[in-house]
Amino acid sequence: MQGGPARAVKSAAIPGIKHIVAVASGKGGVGKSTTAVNLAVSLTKLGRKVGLLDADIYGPSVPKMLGISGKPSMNPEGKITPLRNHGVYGMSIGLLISNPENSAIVWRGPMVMSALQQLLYQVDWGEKDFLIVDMPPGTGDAQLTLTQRVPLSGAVIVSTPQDIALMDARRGVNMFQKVHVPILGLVENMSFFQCPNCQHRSHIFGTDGVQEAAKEIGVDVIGKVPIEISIRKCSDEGTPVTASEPDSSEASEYLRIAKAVDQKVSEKKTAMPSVFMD
Ligand SMILES: Nc1ncnc2c1ncn2[C@@H]1O[C@H](COP(=O)(O)OP(=O)(O)OP(=O)(O)O)[C@@H](O)[C@H]1O
Repeated sequence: MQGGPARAVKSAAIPGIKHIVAVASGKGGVGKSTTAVNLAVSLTKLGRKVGLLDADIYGPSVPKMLGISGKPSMNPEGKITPLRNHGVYGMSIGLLISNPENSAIVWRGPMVMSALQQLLYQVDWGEKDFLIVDMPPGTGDAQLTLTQRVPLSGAVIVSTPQDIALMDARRGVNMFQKVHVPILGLVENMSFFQCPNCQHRSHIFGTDGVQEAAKEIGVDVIGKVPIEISIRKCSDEGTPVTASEPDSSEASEYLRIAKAVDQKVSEKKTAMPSVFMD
């Protein structure tokens, strides 16, 4: 137990969902949503049933990246039906509000939490092996509350190799450790650029920074994703690279990440906690 007096925060399980996995980053723009979407699609390739919740209230990008749009319908019980594409059932705050870029940014903590509670418990997720949660970037109050309120099986931290990003990534790791959520691993995004002509690898943001930090913090690096035009282009078009170019080296790296996540959540030590202490 860390950080002062103990306070038990109950987090209710979501019926039908075996594992909830957060994809988080210490700061914005490092490729968290890209990782979340491609991880979700890759898990379906392993035969898992997967939902994807866009909890990035400040910049919901899952609808665009997963290629889902339109107002979701309600089932007879009054629950929201997620939208399916590329084998993944997705839901986002971006699908429920008319102008997400302009409205969500001014929301206060309690409003954010109530919107997220709705996305978690008022959506008809059905039977799923995984619910991947694309977290809001950073380690502020909204993020901390989310880690306490959602019964997470574990978290994946996304970082670029830049020092500054690493410092932020450490903060992200600390936040989950504080509430006893296991870190399933670190994904080094934009790890290197491979020249399409000569295949030379340039480590634009430096080398081995993430590896060293991961060792220091005691978490595994479960994937190194290159900076690659196809990753950005496919995301922009709503056809994640794992769905549109499944035989590419990028897709196989995401599959490696998915396998690590799948394996780690089934290990006993990462069993879903029902009570967190802070
Ligand atoms: N490995 C990569 N190669 C090329 N482009 C990438 C890669 N990863 C992410 N991008 C691009 O970088 C931009 C930011 O990525 P993304 O939206 O996933 O980041 P984020 O951390 O979720 O950002 P935010 O903080 O806004 O939620 C997007 O245009 C995305 O397509």
